[in-house]
Parts: sequence; structure tokens; C-alpha cells
Amino acid sequence: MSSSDIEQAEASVRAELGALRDSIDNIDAAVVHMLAERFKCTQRVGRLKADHDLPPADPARESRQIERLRGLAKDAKLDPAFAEKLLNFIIAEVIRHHEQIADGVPPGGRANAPGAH
Ligand SMILES: O=C(O)C(=O)C[C@]1(C(=O)O)C=C[C@@H](O)C=C1
Repeated sequence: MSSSDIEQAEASVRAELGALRDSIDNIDAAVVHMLAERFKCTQRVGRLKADHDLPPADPARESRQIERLRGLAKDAKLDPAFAEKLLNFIIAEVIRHHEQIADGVPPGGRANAPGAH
């Protein structure tokens, strides 16, 4: 469906689509804000782990998180496999951050590293 298809649709359909998209935009904003808060916590976890020579990843903790999230997803009628993929995607990024902290990479990237622009 292109934008012009939408322009041709009935006014009531356009109004309903607009209202639904407003809600989607609000939800997307909430997701971004919640993720930002989560990453603030995980940055502190990364610092703590680096300071105490703890490994970036904790697979046992991840298994518990996945089981818990799959259960929550089922209750919420969300595909548990999707919830698991999403959590794994987020955790992979967190582990990358933890590794950077342990390697002494400054927040925002390797600004002073050779080859950086
Ligand atoms: O709880 C930790 O130890 C974390 O580092 C946080 C976190 C997560 O993002 O939830 C990330 C990596 C670990 O493997 C497990 C969990």
C-alpha cells in the first residue's frame, strides 16, 4: 500500500489508521525510552564486571531470563520465539558494550584509535 492508496481511502479509514499510527508512535517512543534505561543499567553492570574482572557474558543468567520472558510472552499472547530472539538481540549488544568497557574503549567508540575518523 502506497501513500497515495491511503489518500484515496475513505475518510473514516484514514482517521482510524491515523489514530492507530499515533498509538504505534507512542509505543515506539516508550520502547526507545525503556531500552535507553535498560542500557543505562547494563553500562553500570559492564563497569562493575570490568572493575572486578568478571566475564562479560553470564549464560546461566541468560537462560533464566529467556525462560522467564518466554513465559511472560505466552501470557501476553506474544510469540515466545520472537520474545527470545528480541532478548538475545539486545543481550548480544550489551555483551559487545561490556567487552568494550573491559577493553577500555571510551563511551561512543574508539575515537582515538588508529583508523578512526
Ligand atoms: O546480568 C548481567 O550479568 C548482565 O551483564 C546483563 C545481561 C542483560 O543484558 O540482561 C547481559 C549479559 C549477560 O550475559 C546477562 C545479562
